[in-house]
Amino acid sequence: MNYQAILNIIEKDLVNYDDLGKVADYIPELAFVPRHKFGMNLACISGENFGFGDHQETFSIQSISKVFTLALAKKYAKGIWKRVDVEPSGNAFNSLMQLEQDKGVPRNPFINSGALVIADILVSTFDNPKQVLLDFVHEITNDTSIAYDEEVAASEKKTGYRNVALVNYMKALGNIRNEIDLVLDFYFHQCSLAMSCKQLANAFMVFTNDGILLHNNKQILKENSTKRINALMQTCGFYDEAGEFSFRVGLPGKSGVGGGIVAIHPDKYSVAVWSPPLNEHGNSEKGMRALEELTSLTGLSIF
Ligand SMILES: NC(=O)CC[C@H](N)C(=O)O
Repeated sequence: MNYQAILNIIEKDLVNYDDLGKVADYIPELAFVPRHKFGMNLACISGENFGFGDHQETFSIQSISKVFTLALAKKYAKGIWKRVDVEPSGNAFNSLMQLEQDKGVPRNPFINSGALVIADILVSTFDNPKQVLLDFVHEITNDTSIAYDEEVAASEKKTGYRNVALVNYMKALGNIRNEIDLVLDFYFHQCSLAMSCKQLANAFMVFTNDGILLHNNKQILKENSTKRINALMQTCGFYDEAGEFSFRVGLPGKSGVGGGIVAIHPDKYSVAVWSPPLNEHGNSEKGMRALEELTSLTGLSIF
């Protein structure tokens, strides 16, 4: 398979396509990102790597970080599934209404309420969860240059009213154990992680490769754990658009409001794409198109 040739076609087809999406601005710092940014990187299980455009430029990974924190919680904590469910939400990522219906137990770990519970679990488990998360990301990428973007974290802290509401509501119902400020500080930092498409594609290789790191052959996550996380990415990775993504692209994946999307084909490749304008569901409009084209041109989706 000539992946680079296929990526070149995708770039040519889409680079000048100005979609109708809107760059997220509810986190003020994200509004400064130019809408024309576009990059894509594909990492193969063989160790080869292909890319185009702005694929080596870092951006705010936002909700993509929820996959890393879930992986850490599964590795180090017990009792997660008593506090968060594993069902698709069919609702917006920051829905308050559903949480009330569900009595404070979030539908899944990839919506904000679910990720806040996972953040609470990690705050309970570690003295310095921010450092543990950073060390984990450094280990899976073999790249210690990856860092939090303190300006993005501070920006979201100023305006993250919905997350403040979600965490307070769950605290009232007993599903948050720590001080609210500690949980939010960790959550806003995980979302602020700055990574490039290339770094993300390499990071997600651990989910492609059954929990084994390509660069040193270490089994860092259990195979059973990556199987479950991949299933959740398939059913819950795109909020109320998980069905559409599955239908059009046919891969497990996760999006973020920074305009990034990562998807994996188990045992074959992981791929990351970045284009800031978002559709009405908070997913990158051009990113979804690019991934749809990738699985159509390669014939490699999981279906
Ligand atoms: N979907 C996202 O990427 C949302 C993450 C963002 N930090 C928020 O909580 O609103």
